[in-house]
Order: sequence, then C-alpha cells, then structure tokens
Amino acid sequence: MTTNSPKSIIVIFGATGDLANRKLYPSIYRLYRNGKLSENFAVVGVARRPLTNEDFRNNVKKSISHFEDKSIDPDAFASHFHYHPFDVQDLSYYQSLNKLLNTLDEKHETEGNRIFYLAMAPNFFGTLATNLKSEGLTSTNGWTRLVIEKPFGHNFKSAKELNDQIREAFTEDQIYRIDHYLGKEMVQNIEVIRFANAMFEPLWNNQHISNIQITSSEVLGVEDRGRYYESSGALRDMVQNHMLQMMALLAMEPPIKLTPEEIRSEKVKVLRALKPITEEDVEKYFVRGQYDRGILNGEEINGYREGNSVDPESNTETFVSGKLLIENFRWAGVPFYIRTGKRMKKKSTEIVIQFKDLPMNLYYDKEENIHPNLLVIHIQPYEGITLHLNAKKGEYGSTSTPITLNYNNNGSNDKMNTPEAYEVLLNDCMRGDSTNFTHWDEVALSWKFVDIISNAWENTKAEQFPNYESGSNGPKESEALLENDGFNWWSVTPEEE
Ligand SMILES: NC(=O)C1=CN([C@@H]2O[C@H](COP(=O)(O)OP(=O)(O)OC[C@H]3O[C@@H](n4cnc5c(N)ncnc54)[C@H](OP(=O)(O)O)[C@@H]3O)[C@@H](O)[C@H]2O)C=CC1
Ligand SMILES: O=C1O[C@H](COP(=O)(O)O)[C@@H](O)[C@H](O)[C@H]1O
Repeated sequence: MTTNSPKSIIVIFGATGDLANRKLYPSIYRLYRNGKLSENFAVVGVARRPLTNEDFRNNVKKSISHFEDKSIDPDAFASHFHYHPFDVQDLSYYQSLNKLLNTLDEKHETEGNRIFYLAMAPNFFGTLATNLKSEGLTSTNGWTRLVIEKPFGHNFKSAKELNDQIREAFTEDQIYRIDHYLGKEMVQNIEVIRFANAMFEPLWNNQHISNIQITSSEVLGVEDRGRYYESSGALRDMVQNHMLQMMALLAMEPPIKLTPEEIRSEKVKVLRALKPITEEDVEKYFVRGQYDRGILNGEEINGYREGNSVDPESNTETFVSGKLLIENFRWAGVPFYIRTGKRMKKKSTEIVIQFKDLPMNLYYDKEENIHPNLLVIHIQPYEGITLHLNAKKGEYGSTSTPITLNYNNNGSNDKMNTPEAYEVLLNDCMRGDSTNFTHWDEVALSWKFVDIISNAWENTKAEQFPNYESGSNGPKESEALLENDGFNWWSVTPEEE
C-alpha cells in the first residue's frame, strides 16, 4: 500500500468512449477535489480519434461540468490531461507513448508509477496487455497496474485464455479486475454490518435465517448496447459478476483479517460451496425472461426484440431469477434467491435477509399475519438499512404491529460527497488495495457456475419469449420460484411503505 494521495500516471485506453466520459473523468475530478490525488498526477488518453490536447481537455471539462466546484479551476485540473491518438493494434505507436509517459513522469514527478486502464472493448484486453509488456511500458522504477473492465471473458474457457494471456505480462497482484458493484458504498457496508455488530453474527446462519433475496432491477432497457447484449444477456452481464459477488459477501465466513487475501479466500470458499446444478436441473432453479412492450413512467416502451442490433426472434434473456444453495455448515438448507432484469418497475438494488419465525408465537391467534423479521440492505438508489420488527403500537391489549427501524445513508452525505463506485475503485487501485477487485479464482468459479446455465439456455429456445411486460416485476415464473418454497419476493423500498 502507498499513501492516501498517491503519485501516478493513469493511461486510459478508450479515452473518447462512454465509460471514460461518463464515469472515469468525473471520478478523477472528485478525487482531485477531495484531496485524494496529489498534484503529482497526469492522465494520458488513448483512442484513434485525432484530437489535440486542447480538444481532449475540453471534452474532459465537459464531462465534469455537472460536478464542478467553484473553488477548483477547471483549466488547472484539465492541464493534467494529455492525449495520444493511435490504434492500439499498431505496435509502432507504443514507443512514442512510452516516451510521452517518461516525459510526464519527470514533469509531474510520478516516480514511474503507472496505471493502465483498459476502458475498451474486451477483444482488445489481451493484445493491449501483451503490447504494453513487449514494448517496455511496464518497465519503470515505480509500480505498474492494469485495470480491466468487464466483461472478463464470455465463459470459463475464453476467460481462462484471456487470463493466461494477461498473466504473461502482469502478475496477479498487478491486475485489478473491475466489478463496479464492489465499489458501491452499501455493498462495502455488507461486511461492516455483519462483522461490526454483535447482534447479527450469532444469527447469521441456517438456524435463524430462512432465506436471503438479492434483487437488482433496472428501469433502463438495453439502449444502444444491443450488439453486446445479444451475446451476453442478463446472466453474463449481471449474474456472473455483480450478483454472485454480493452473494459471496453475504455468505462468507468472517475473515481473520481485513486484508484482500483473507477476504478473497473466504469469498472463494463460498463460490466453491455453491451447489452445482446440472443442465437438466436448470429449469428447476432458474427462470429467464425477456421484456415485451409495456408502459413505464407513463411512457410506451418497445420490446427488447424491437431494439437496435437485436434479432427480432432473439433468445437472449433480459431477466434472470434463480435459487442458489450453498453447501456448507452455515448455509445448508437456506436458499439465496437472486433476481435481476431490465425494464422492470423500478431501479433498485436491495438485499433482504429474512429471519425464521419463532418456534412459538404468542401473537399467532391475535394477528393473522405475523411478520417475519427482515434485515434489508438498500444498495441503490436509496442507500440504507431497515430492520423490520414487531411491536405493540399505541393500542389497548397486546397486539403486535410491524414496525421498521430505518437508517438512511443518502441523508448523511450530500450528493457531491457520496463517493461513486468508480471513484472509490480508482482510489483503491492507486493505493494498491485490491480488496474490492475480483481475483481470478473468483472469476473462474463464477464462470464455471454460470456456464451450465448459459449452455442449457443456448441449447433450448425460450418458446414463451417475450414473457414479461416492460414496467413489471418480471415473469410470473419468478414469483413461483419462491412460492414453491413457501416464500415471496419482498418489496421493501422505504418510500413505498
Ligand atoms: N459504458 C459503460 O457504462 C460501461 C462500460 N464497460 C466496459 O468498458 C469498456 C468500454 O466501454 P465504453 O466506453 O462503453 O465503449 P465505447 O464504445 O464508448 O468506447 C470505446 C473506446 O475505444 C476506442 N477504440 C476503439 N477501437 C480502438 C482502437 N483500435 N485503438 C484505440 N482506441 C480504440 C474508442 O475511440 P476511437 O473510436 O476514437 O478509437 C473509444 O474511446 C467495455 O469493455 C465495456 O464493456 C463496463 C461497464 C459499464
Ligand atoms: O455492469 C453493468 O451494470 C449496469 C447496472 O449498474 P448499476 O450500477 O446502474 O446498477 C447494467 O445496466 C449493465 O447492463 C451492466 O453491464
């Protein structure tokens, strides 16, 4: 680990793209504004478009205009940015990039520290890593790190090939595989809620928890990403990474220390304990869906198959729900239900931990529906924690009424100061903290689990597609998945109550 405001050059490959403009430049700006970057930093943008430094800096200033802070001169900030146009497949340009980096290293006194951020289509990841090494850009007096965007492969086989190629140029501890959910404030809070509260850990097992539900629903559709999404679908896009990572954080054993190695090792154990399913069993444990037309926020929405670059008879799923079982002492018998989809009723990521009912409830006769205790971790857009309890509430006699204790995390941070996932992860990477990045072992195990499901789905046409209306909660089979076990999906966003 290095200091809190590390010195480094960040080279962004894909500097004119959507991710760089929407997420990376604003994140670098916020780090700068919050004193998390020393003055000794430079950003070098690489893409093919023939921009001048001035054009590039103007683009950067545009991308930060929503977040601008009057006390910071945007030109002073933008002066740290440099542009170097070339096609990354053309080996001859890497030498000139290296020269530029050496010059900037001297100018900004960045001590040879370099982050190579691959914000480009995944087919370039392997080549870029190889070229950076072969052309000497990784040989400096400081540290060099490689940040890789998702998707990391398309299945286990391609992910392994990619990993093998990257590992020829970078060691595992130089590789930072992004899963932006791990940078979210409330995802990081899972560990704190679990391991810093005496009241939860003793109950955190199959004796006291009946099921856990993880939902990540989106209102947005596939927008202009049809080409990518057609070969991905919700399973690869969301389940292989974000959903399984959240599940692992909820299910892991307490690490002996809060180091990247110890936390990762516990997450890996959870992924290894996932009950494997056979292709024949996929239908029993997983539901796939695809959105049809519908009404969302009063607006008529087209179905997935009507989108750009989408096959009018597409078999691609835009919704997945599933039941995961973890075969270890702590979790045997407790279903972890996951659900994610596009064009759903609301944008919301939430985790619901449902506790078992008491062995005998004195209020059963008096209350028709005794409410189970729930611990809800609201990841986004509402951030917070809600505990659902039962209590007597201002009435004669002894009746039980459901009540909630609520902590709202949005309220404690003004919007400008809530760290965005990419901001947190960039800062972690600069400090050399890989805790919130995914290790190859986790990626490999996640792909192995997901491959069985994707194989089953690719080999069978979903006859009933499209099977859920835009603006709904997904297909009815997803409700049945829980109902068959005697449960239901909880709808728990505080504003709705
Ligand atoms: N956008 C997002 O919100 C998210 C993106 N990601 C991932 O991030 C990566 C980038 O995504 P995104 O920004 O949306 O993609 P874009 O298509 O918007 O950007 C791609 C970038 O790559 C550059 N580029 C393309 N080909 C070459 C080449 N041969 N040589 C040099 N530069 C090239 C393009 O610039 P030019 O045309 O000028 O060369 C552009 O800057 C992908 O892996 C994606 O999966 C992950 C999560 C979210
Ligand atoms: O990785 C991805 O995540 C987004 C959802 O992210 P969120 O932070 O808005 O919840 C999803 O839209 C996209 O398809 C996927 O690639």
